[in-house]
Amino acid sequence: MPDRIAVLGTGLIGGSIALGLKERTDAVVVGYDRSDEDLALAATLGAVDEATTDLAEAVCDVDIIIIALPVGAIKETINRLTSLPLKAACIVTDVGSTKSEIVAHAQKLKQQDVIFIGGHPMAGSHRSGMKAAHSLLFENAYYVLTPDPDTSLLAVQKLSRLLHLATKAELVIMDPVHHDRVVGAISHLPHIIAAGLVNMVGDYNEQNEWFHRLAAGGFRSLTRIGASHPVMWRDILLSNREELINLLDDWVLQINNMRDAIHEGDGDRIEAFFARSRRLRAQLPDRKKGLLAPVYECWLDIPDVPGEIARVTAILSEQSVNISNIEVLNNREELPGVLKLTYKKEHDFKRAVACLKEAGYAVYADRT
Ligand SMILES: NC(=O)C1=CN([C@@H]2O[C@H](COP(=O)(O)OP(=O)(O)OC[C@H]3O[C@@H](n4cnc5c(N)ncnc54)[C@H](O)[C@@H]3O)[C@@H](O)[C@H]2O)C=CC1
Ligand SMILES: O=C(O)C(=O)Cc1ccc(O)cc1
Repeated sequence: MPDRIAVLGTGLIGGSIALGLKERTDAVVVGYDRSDEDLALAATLGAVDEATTDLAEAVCDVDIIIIALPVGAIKETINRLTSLPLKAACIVTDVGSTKSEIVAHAQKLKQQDVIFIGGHPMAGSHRSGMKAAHSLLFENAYYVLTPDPDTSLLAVQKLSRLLHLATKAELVIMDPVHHDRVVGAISHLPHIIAAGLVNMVGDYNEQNEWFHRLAAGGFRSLTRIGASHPVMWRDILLSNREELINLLDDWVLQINNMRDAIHEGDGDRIEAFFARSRRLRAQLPDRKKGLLAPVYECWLDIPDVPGEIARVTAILSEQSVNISNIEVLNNREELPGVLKLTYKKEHDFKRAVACLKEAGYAVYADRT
């Protein structure tokens, strides 16, 4: 008998999990959301078999409940679930970006015969809603589960297997406090920094619009996540309050250290700061293949004359280089160059860079 699964919140994350469940498992998926628009799109895209804006109807007689709402709404929904009749041994999980507060809050579900296992898929986007959902959003990403020490191993196994099938993510088990410290540093703090920088430059730009006009690759790539959903991030920051206060204190020390070095004209300290950062960044583990797979990219300046793109592709095909994508950039705001070439394989990328340089092109190369 296939599992009946309620996905509460058919936005980016709930929608992506629901799409994966329908593509890769035989589960019957019931979608719940307050937005009729997201529900309708989820049904049209085949992410859900049934759709409702009624929570009681959504969770009636289901084997698994996946709560994919903003963190504040996850807590409210847990409260509401305590007064609804749920199927015995139903597994309830969430996808919230913080874990300690949610896991503590979910203890109240233990009064019923249900099993709560906190969860957090470690991939996503600054975009929101079902329109941005994708069944491979989490492929090869980590997906953290934070079961209590007394949670049934069978339930953890059942949920892990299902989520692995649905998302193609790698499931890992972690203590919620440890999760919040790590994720606070590598996700929550960077979102604050990105948004703060965008707001600061926005203030300057109000006086002088050259600030936005000149904003190029570095500013744009560093601040992409500054475009994330305000309600979602309000909830995350308030939920991971203690860790974030410590992390922000450490961040202020880092920034003050650089401020002092610049003030004192201490070139050695500045150089050491960037040398360490360059070394550490190179040591970040490779992201594996997936929707967010690493790709090899290069950009080249090409004159705006007919036949130039054909010339580039001819050079590459002579060298048997496989290009996975070719894109003409309309402006230079992303990176310096007008033709962007993408390769899946490192050897194609290396050969392309070498032969295009040999052919006299200015080639800018990096790996994403
Ligand atoms: N966006 C991301 O990259 C990631 C987000 N998360 C977590 O996933 C959760 C969901 O985030 P997204 O899917 O990105 O958000 P989203 O905004 O794309 O989707 C949330 C959905 O919940 C619905 N909703 C909001 N409040 C509701 C309420 N009170 N009752 C009923 N429906 C309600 C909205 O209509 C929307 O369809 C959040 O807790 C977030 O922290 C986890 C990993 C990555
Ligand atoms: O867009 C990005 O790069 C993200 O960082 C997405 C993201 C947002 C919140 C999470 O809890 C996990 C991942």
